[in-house]
Amino acid sequence: MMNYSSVRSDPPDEPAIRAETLNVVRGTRQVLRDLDFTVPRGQITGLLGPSGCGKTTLMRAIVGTQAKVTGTLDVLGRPAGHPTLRTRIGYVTQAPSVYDDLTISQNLAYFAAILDPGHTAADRRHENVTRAIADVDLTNHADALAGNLSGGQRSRVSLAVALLGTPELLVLDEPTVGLDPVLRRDLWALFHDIAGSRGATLLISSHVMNEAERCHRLLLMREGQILADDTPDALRTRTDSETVEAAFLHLVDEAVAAARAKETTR
Ligand SMILES: Nc1ncnc2c1ncn2[C@@H]1O[C@H](COP(=O)(O)OP(=O)(O)OP(=O)(O)O)[C@@H](O)[C@H]1O
Repeated sequence: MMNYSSVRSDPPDEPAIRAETLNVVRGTRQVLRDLDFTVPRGQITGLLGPSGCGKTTLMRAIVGTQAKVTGTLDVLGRPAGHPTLRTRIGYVTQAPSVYDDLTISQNLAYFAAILDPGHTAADRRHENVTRAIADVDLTNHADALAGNLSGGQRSRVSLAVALLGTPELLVLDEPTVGLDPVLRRDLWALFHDIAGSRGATLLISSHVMNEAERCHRLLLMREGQILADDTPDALRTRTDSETVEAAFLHLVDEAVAAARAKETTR
């Protein structure tokens, strides 16, 4: 049973996300184990770790779509999954969620109508759709069928859908996977613009360690646990490493050695 802290107001100095003793079971497996961390507002936090370590599961818990979550998980001052969070969070899953038989504009218009229904909102919807398409640099393709787009373009349409409601928190699951270096660079520039100019909080997962260098803060995960919660600079300094990847490997070795030492003293 989720231990919801009581619904409260949402002071700006509160972290965007606060987890205490967070546990998640999927099937019969404990996938996340006793996580304690916070995600600050207005910054980009990278969620990094090897495939299968639990990044998607944690994101699903944060956006409120994951079952069997216990402990405390507050998001924008509300318990994760609270109905008032629906329009305040944008979530982009690994599989682009677009309709192939609709154009980019039609896809966006469809999702805008769900978010902001009614005839009186038509002008506002049109404005939001135009802005979101421009944000992801697809204005010149607005009338192209989604089924005819490249993988990178489809990912950007998904991102545009998440940007429709100008969310305070964007949760992006491996948004740059499979993209070429130029597109990846452009998307990271967009993420920094969203955080910098709108004050939005971004939680972005990746298993590509060099993307860590582009984040303000990092949550490094391994086997369902948080190995480190720090800035890239502090992580490199603390582990005397040149890159975040080297820092991560250092922390993994430390964790393995600590686990072995615990075993031998039993
Ligand atoms: N429906 C499920 N039932 C049982 N176990 C699951 C289920 N979905 C995922 N898992 C397990 O939970 C663990 C974490 O999966 P998750 O998808 O969160 O990892 P991830 O870090 O996002 O991986 P990737 O980078 O490959 O997407 C994995 O070991 C996976 O096998």
